[in-house]
Amino acid sequence: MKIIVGTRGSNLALTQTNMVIDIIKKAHPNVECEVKIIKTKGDIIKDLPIDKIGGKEIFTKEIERELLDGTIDMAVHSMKDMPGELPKGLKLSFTPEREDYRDVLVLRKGINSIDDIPLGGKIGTGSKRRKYQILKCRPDLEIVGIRGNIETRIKKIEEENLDGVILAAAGINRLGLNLGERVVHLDKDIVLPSPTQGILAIEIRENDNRLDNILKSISHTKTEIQGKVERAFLKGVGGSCHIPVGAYCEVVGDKIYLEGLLGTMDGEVLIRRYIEGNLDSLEDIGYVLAKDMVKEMNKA
Ligand SMILES: NCc1[nH]cc(CCC(=O)O)c1CC(=O)O
Repeated sequence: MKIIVGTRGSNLALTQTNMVIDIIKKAHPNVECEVKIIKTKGDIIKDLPIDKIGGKEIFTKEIERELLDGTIDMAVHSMKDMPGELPKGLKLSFTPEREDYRDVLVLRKGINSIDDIPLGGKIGTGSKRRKYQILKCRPDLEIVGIRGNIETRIKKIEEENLDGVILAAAGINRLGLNLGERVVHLDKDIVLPSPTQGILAIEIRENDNRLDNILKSISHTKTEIQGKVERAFLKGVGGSCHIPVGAYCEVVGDKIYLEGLLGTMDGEVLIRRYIEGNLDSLEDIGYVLAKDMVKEMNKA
């Protein structure tokens, strides 16, 4: 059997795709995989903030078109870049273990912690979720909008004379970047991550049972649960790139604990709420917390 795997062309996207192919091949040595790089709108328009180009679909639409057309069989994405709703005819299949879910500060050489950043220091991020949360902890900082792939954003520390940038730990770890002391992990109590940060999404055609069965062997149960709950939260808030949205789900035995973050476009309101549930109500938990928080925001 041969699987044609679609992916964006960034270093991170290719690394993630090859990781998934390696896991598949270990479990199914007879399966042959071919990688097809697909450019998305988000890759082509490089100089605009994401929320000026469109929603999350700017990184997925062209790839999903090829899945539906049958020119590829499977796509590997970062789950956090996926819109809440998938096009008709496609679904997410099983997923391997989550990487570190946290955000990190990559700091300029010589700065070793968030408290070390000079008063009024400059931090780069294009994410409202990251911006308003870091400002809660250090209101004096100046947040500079930046875009580009991970390597580009790290280079901007020198190029744009920043004190640091905020990135996902998962991207840095998967790329194997060795930034040593320059990386400070941000506890989720300070910066709640994006829903499903660090989780991979493997998208296939809804009726492709054969591929679904192959992917079952790479499944990581706790990650599947976290992905379902956090994506339900994203769907519940109508997740866009225009407002700050965060979520993290912890699984302990048959209990799940979900924290959510939601704010207004201008960051004036930023609320963080919590819900507990059981394994038999995964999507409900995410949805209920999201709807309660949206209601509360509309009253504020
Ligand atoms: N928005 C881009 C993006 N999409 C996925 C990751 C990292 C990997 C992941 O979170 O799974 C990143 C980089 C970042 O946010 O720093």
